[in-house]
Amino acid sequence: MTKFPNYTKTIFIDGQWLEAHNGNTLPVQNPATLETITEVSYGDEVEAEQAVRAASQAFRKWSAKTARERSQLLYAAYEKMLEHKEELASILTTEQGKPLKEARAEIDSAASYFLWYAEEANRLYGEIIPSSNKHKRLMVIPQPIGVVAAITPWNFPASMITRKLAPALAAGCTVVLKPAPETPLTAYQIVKILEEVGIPKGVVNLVTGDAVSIGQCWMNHPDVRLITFTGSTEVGRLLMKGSADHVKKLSLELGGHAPIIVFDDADLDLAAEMTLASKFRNCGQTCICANRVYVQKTIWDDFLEKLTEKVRRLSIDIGAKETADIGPLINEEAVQKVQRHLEDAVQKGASVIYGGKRWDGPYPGYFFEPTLLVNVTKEMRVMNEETFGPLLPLQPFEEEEEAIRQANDTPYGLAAYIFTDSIHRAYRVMEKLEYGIIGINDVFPAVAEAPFGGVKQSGLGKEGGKEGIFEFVELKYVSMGIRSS
Ligand SMILES: NC(=O)C1=CN([C@@H]2O[C@H](COP(=O)(O)OP(=O)(O)OC[C@H]3O[C@@H](n4cnc5c(N)ncnc54)[C@H](OP(=O)(O)O)[C@@H]3O)[C@@H](O)[C@H]2O)C=CC1
Ligand SMILES: O=C(O)CCCC(=O)O
Repeated sequence: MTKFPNYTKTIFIDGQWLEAHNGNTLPVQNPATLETITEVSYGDEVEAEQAVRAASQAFRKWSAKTARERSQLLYAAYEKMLEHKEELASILTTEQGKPLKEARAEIDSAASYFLWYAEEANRLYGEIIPSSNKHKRLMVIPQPIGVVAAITPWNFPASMITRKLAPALAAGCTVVLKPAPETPLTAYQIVKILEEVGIPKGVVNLVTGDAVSIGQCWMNHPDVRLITFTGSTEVGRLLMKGSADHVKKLSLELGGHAPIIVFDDADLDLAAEMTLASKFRNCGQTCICANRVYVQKTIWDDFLEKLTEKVRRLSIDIGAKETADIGPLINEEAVQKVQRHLEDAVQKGASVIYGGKRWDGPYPGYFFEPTLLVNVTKEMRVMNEETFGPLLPLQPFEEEEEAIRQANDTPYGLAAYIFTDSIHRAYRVMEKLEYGIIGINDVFPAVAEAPFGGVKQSGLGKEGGKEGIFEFVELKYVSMGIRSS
């Protein structure tokens, strides 16, 4: 088990590692063992304000660097992250709980955002518009928006940070970052890497501390021009309302309620394997993970048998064990949420066909058995609210249109998945699903080179892809008069 010294200086402002001004600290817990692994600085609006000041001062010089200069620093961060992959993965698992193999995959994915935006920095092209007036030349120039406030969650403590920082820095923005209190050490390590590769002081600032006072400061600060957030829809709404006075730009990656639809012409082994991966990866704490599965009636029994067999083989364990497939949830509230959704469903007539309780293993942490539910109905909370845990309801359907209607019957619109071997059906259904991301015979759509983001109440904007960098720029339109001769 990785043991850490006390990290009382986890606040990074203007190139200095600091304690909180009032000396406050917050314990960080291992969710598998419940040990306190270290204490981190716990700042508030004082540090939040200092961080914005540093970022504002650094903006002019950073945005004036050439794209190539910024790109080189991002590329160096990519290389350094991979160099330290094992250490980073171990820290991530210790504070977040996910199995080491998943933590390693997350570090690869997190580093890939530095690589992708090191490349995209050099391709942030503007446009020349053919003018309808021969005495004018029209152009559009992308310019960095300014200071960006990034607020990130604990479920992907590395990739949710780099997915925001890399495009922001590539575009020429400076950043103030508040990570989740459950996973500040991964954030600390990423900022350390940026410091080590030579990011100028003030360009990236880290404030670990109280969300409400830091959030208030950043929402009310005129110098913060964009808030980029990943987390619950509830907090996303709060940030939207709070940013209204200054008309800030927002990029929000919020909750989801992803359906998987398995059609009778699907490869059932693949569909069962992918359903398992989608639901139980990160113990069900992924915003794009399956929250409900619709299975065509004719293959219901076969699919259920295959899936149950695979779930039975999952090894629940402390994430640090190489053989672990499923680790703990993040905290007691997360366990309680799973329990509430389960009890509500059972009370309304659902049946548990596998799992159904806290894991009775050798560790005191927040473990819950992977659980399968059938006889579910639309009235149950699990069919409407994001569970963020290892609880999977399955429901049969007869016709394609019925499955599409049920899949779309939600205020969320992040990711949806289809399993079918018919290209006709795949395309037809994909077009009708009201989601920002569609997986066809695939449940791993999140990659640096593609635009990730939801519709409806799942958010605003895109992260990743060539689109992701445009969240961090303003498009300046220039109309230029030209004399004939
Ligand atoms: N889309 C996704 O990837 C995620 C979705 N969720 C969903 O949200 C549920 C609750 O999880 P939770 O961790 O509480 O998610 P939150 O949305 O509360 O937290 C996400 C981040 O926002 C911060 N935050 C919370 N309140 C404010 C505020 N008023 N101003 C500024 N920042 C704020 C948090 O800090 P702090 O914790 O210090 O309050 C954290 O850094 C989950 O069960 C899941 O359904 C959660 C995480 C990620
Ligand atoms: O939960 C998320 O917001 C991102 C998923 C990242 C991944 O699939 O690697």
